[in-house]
Amino acid sequence: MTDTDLTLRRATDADWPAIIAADARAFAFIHPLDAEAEADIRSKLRDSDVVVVYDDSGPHGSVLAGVAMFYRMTLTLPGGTRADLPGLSWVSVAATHRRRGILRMMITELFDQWEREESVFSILTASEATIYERFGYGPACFEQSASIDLTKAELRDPPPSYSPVRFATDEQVRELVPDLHDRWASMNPGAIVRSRVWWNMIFADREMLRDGRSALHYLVHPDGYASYRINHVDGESRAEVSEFVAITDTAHTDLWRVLLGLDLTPTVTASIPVDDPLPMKLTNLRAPTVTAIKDSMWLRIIDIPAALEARTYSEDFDAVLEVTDTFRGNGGRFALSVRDGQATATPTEEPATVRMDVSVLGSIYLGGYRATEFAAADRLWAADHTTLCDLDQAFLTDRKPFSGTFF
Ligand SMILES: CC(=O)SCCNC(=O)CCNC(=O)[C@H](O)C(C)(C)COP(=O)(O)OP(=O)(O)OC[C@H]1O[C@@H](n2cnc3c(N)ncnc32)[C@H](O)[C@@H]1OP(=O)(O)O
Repeated sequence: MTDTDLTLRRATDADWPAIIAADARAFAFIHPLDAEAEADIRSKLRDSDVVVVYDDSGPHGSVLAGVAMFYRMTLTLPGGTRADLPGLSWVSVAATHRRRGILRMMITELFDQWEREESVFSILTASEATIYERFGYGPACFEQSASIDLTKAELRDPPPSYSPVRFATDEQVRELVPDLHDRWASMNPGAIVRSRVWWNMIFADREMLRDGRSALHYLVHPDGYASYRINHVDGESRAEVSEFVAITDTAHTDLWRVLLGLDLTPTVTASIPVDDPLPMKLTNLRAPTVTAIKDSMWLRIIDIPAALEARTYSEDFDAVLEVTDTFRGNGGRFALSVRDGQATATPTEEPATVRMDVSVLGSIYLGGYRATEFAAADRLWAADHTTLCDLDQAFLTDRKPFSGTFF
């Protein structure tokens, strides 16, 4: 196979059976996605946002060697601005064609498009942590998997005489949950805002995606909701929280009070923000065990000055940021000046006072990592300690970013 045997183009309707079969193999599914799951994915994107690569060199005719696609998504930035951006997804290269540059070829094609469309950012959820840094993505949002032993979990606050939490009917869920999520997404950096087509897919709660577990149960509160499934593991029932969305501290406590009271399910599992206050609300901080901390979303800054100006900051700050971008050459030196939370960023020839790779900028941008952590790892340089501390303070966010949507 040579490069000339490879044809890269946009997908058409006729490509989808091959795409579904290829992704099932690449992502090690036992069964390929069924017709409903395929329709759900296709309802969220256009075929012109799907790249396919065919190899015409083999003895059996043209075969699909690679596929990559992106959703047009919206993300909340620190300060509340919502940014429209491409979310890269369903990337796969056939096991017969790996490590020959097909992923690089597809990503280059998509970045050409995103730059033409003046995208400032791109995001993804990564199958492996070693693939995407070379393309300028940095891990930006994290979540912790918690397993809570209900025999030990007791809230410090005594039960109130009244709680507004209720199990919701399907109709109530469709009416209430999207607005609650939208209110929550406005307040949380890193939150992915959901359009109607995403909700349609979530509410469909397809049998295939349940993986042998129950349908979703929804608890609603005027300021939040939680959804969970029941699973049977080793003869024991377990409640697996699918989503937990609380707009106020009271809603957080009220919803957890119900989940912690699911008497016949001794364990509740949930993916929660790394700074979630739940352990501090319990009498026994060992009731939740953190079983994993995972990178949940990666951020790629494509247009550095536009990105720097799009978020708000915690402190006034001046620096010359030198950012390297080996994949796209969009780096350079930028005079960053922050006053009253707002930044201006302009190209400059002045000497750098801070240097980092674009992937590191992606990691500190939403507040998921601190600048001081990358400096300690020798991956961010600052001219002196004061500059580093000022940078660190300026990029701090009130809460850790949480994306809340896997794609
Ligand atoms: C956003 C998402 O969709 S995440 C899902 C990604 N897909 C999967 O994990 C499915 C299974 N895996 C695959 O399909 C393939 O192995 C892919 C897509 C990860 C890689 O495709 P390939 O065509 O083999 O990658 P390609 O040859 O273009 O490699 C590009 C670079 O990435 C590196 N790379 C590729 N795969 C990996 C990996 N799994 N781990 C570390 N580095 C990798 C290559 O070494 C190469 O590095 P270089 O250009 O800096 O020298």
